[in-house]
Amino acid sequence: MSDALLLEGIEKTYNPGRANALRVLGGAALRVEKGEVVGLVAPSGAGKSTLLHIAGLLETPDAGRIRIAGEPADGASDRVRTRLRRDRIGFIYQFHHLLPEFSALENVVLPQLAAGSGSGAAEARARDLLDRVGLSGRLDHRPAELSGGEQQRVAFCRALANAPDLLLADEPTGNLDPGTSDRVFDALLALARETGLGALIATHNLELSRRMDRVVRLEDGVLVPG
Ligand SMILES: Nc1ncnc2c1ncn2[C@@H]1O[C@H](COP(=O)(O)OP(=O)(O)OP(=O)(O)O)[C@@H](O)[C@H]1O
Repeated sequence: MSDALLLEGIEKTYNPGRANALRVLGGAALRVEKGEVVGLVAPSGAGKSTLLHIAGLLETPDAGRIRIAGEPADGASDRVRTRLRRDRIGFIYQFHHLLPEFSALENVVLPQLAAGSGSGAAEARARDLLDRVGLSGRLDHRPAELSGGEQQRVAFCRALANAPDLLLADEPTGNLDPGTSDRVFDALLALARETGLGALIATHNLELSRRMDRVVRLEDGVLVPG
């Protein structure tokens, strides 16, 4: 069975060869199995966003191997990387970038239509996901009519809309109270168990990281057990 994510020997230096060269990753390695939820802990500036962007094929490392759901992504063409991002990876960023003109339901339906799903199936899946995070009563609200935490939950559902193999998230429960945060995390764990979704979740929340299957720490450019 292939892993959701495999990173080997990932290196990244910003401004190489210049006086202000900064080596952020120096051989980082990580395996996220299917159905596994892994926490990523790092002090500010350690390179957490850089690592998430590299794993999400948004940034290219200087060296190293990347596999997404078993498929090699390092050195792959732009077309292949775009397909992997669209079909295999779900992202949750700190800023949600929901589509402001569309309702919560539409924000979760639209990525599925773009990926070729029929509208009936797409709406059913969106309703199920939004229900899992307690938003059944907000389906018709636009982002501006939702609280910050509600927007974050819509972004969570949108990231999972196309049933990705890998979820990459940066503080996905940052704006949520402990009860709601638990509920969103329960939904994530249930989806991981049900569908084999693998997740890499950056967080400073100790309570949350205790509930992960495993935690890794980014330290001096490499990943060590947390
Ligand atoms: N494009 C860039 N050019 C030069 N340096 C950069 C660039 N992007 C990030 N850096 C530097 O690389 C280091 C790692 O940045 P990164 O954004 O990955 O950190 P982070 O761990 O996500 O931090 P935070 O938790 O504060 O968001 C930082 O010191 C940052 O200043």
